[in-house]
Amino acid sequence: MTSRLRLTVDGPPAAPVLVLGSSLGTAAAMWEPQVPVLAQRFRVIRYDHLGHGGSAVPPGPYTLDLLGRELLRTLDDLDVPWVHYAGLSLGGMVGMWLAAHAPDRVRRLALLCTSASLGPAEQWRARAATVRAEGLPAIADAVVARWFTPAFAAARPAVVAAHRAMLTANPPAGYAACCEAIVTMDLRPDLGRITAPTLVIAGADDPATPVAHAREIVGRVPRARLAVLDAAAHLANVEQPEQVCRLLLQHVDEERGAG
Ligand SMILES: O=C(O)CC1=CCC(=O)O1
Repeated sequence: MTSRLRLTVDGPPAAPVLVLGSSLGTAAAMWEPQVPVLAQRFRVIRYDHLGHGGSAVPPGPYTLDLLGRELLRTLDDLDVPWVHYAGLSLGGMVGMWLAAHAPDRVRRLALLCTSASLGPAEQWRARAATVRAEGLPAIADAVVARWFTPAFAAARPAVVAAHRAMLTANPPAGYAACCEAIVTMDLRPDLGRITAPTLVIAGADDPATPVAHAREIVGRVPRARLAVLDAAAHLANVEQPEQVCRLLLQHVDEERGAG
């Protein structure tokens, strides 16, 4: 079966695979600050979630199980036996699902600005309903305000505008269906089954998935450690690109050191 996910692939074909999962409302381009560096060492495979970017938009609501199985099927199609995985927010949720349900497929896991359970459910249902009725511009200002700190937004308005455009370019039905996946998501009981060494990165100023959510993941995943980035809101990889690259490379290099 051909994958329903749009893939963006960079780096040497024979290098170890690093999969990057993006946040709700973004697409592969979210990872542009990291790809030039990471693709020197890895076969970097970025995917757009179902309902996002250039991926298929099957009818919603979606579940984390659906999003995770879609990625797993894609890795099967590509004949990739194992990967390193880094995901931010919704991308991190899929990463937790994958590492818990297919532990032999994930060697090193990095979870950025994410949560294992993200309420209140009513808020996500309301967001999905608004987007279905009025489109993504209706929620864009509020969402983008959580993506960047005020200082970054003031200093880099073009970056903020580009990410806002990425958000509003998504199909409303697909975005809403992914909001509904968050409504029903509770990965907390699964976290104890993750065997991959896990780096959890939080933005100190992230109002969407606060540091406490990262601490909860670290408390439940057996081999996890936490890094908190100062001056970073939700899209911490955009706001602190070098630090995120350094942390990801260090995390994977620990495996090489362990032999
Ligand atoms: O869109 C938000 O408010 C923040 C968010 C939650 C999951 C995700 O990927 O982004």
